[in-house]
Amino acid sequence: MNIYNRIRKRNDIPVVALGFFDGFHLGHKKIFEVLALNAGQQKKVAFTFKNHPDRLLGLDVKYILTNSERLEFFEKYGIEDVYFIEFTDEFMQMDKDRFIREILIEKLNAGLVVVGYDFTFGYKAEGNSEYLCRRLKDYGRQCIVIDPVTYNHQVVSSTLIRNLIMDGNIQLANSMLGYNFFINGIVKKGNRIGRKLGFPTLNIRFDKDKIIPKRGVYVTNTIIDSRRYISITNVGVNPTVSKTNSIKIETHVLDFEEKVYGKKIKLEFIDFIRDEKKFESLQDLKNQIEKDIAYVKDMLCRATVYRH
Ligand SMILES: Cc1cc2nc3c(=O)[nH]c(=O)nc-3n(C[C@H](O)[C@H](O)[C@H](O)COP(=O)(O)O)c2cc1C
Ligand SMILES: Nc1ncnc2c1ncn2[C@@H]1O[C@H](COP(=O)(O)OP(=O)(O)OP(=O)(O)O)[C@@H](O)[C@H]1O
Repeated sequence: MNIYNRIRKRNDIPVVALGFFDGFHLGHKKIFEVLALNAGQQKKVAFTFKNHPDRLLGLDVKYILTNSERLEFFEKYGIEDVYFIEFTDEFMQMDKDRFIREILIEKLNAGLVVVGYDFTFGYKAEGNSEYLCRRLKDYGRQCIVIDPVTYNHQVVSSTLIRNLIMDGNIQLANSMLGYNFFINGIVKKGNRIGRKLGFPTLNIRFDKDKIIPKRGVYVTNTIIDSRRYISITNVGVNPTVSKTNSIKIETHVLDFEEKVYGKKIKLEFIDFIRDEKKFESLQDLKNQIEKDIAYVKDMLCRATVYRH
């Protein structure tokens, strides 16, 4: 897959998907399926931004996917060329008709454009999908608008999924994503208290742009060296043993003893178990973690029984 930071004039007639695509959720997936179905021999292209337009408005948005993860998804969905463009003030002020004429027609030479029902573009988001299609047809180009994709009667969106993750509603977020929400990170050294408690943990250094589930304990999968392990993860400030308020993510991998400092691991969130609490003593914390682990094992046993 080619990644372009600048938009040069193309000589071919590609099919183009437009959007930011944070999360590559079920709605986004539909767009890429339709794009592939209608591509024929033409190149499959995505036009997206490196930075979310909301950031330029001063909002500190955290993302379901980091930029490199988002690029991996484009590749996975068969995109051959990605325009990964800086959203600047100049871009923000581009009039909707100029966007269509200069970017989509003159530069990208799009034969077909696929967007979702709520796609907006151009200065003050004055252009919508209906307008885009009408104008593209005037230029003799094709355009497809995807109807809203829903899950349990709710329209799937990146904003909704971010809110679900921040509320700890991991199961619903995962259903709308179509995969398990994950956090990639590097294992760093912790304070070694976990080991003393009898529950060694891998402390994860993660990307500051990544959205983090609310403080609490979660059932997770940990992928280390391409192998998947069951684990139990705490997202929080460890109030029982620490006074800082910086959020840490640490995971206790069941039946795992190896030293993996410095390794890249992936944590997949499966379900929320409970809120993080300040305990009176380390013994109380230890007792609670024992219960948390028993809960996870019990859940796994039941899952195994159902599978047979
Ligand atoms: C499954 C699990 C649940 C946890 N729950 C809490 C909690 O409710 N409150 C808390 O203060 N710390 C909690 N912790 C964090 C522990 O305080 C932390 O793992 C311990 O202090 C070790 O930290 P260290 O690896 O930096 O040494 C939990 C950790 C795990 C693995
Ligand atoms: N549920 C959906 N069904 C169909 N198309 C969708 C759906 N959600 C998003 N799209 C389309 O996917 C493209 C990328 O949209 P975008 O990245 O803004 O995602 P989003 O989920 O709409 O995000 P946000 O919550 O920030 O509005 C757009 O063309 C948009 O219309």
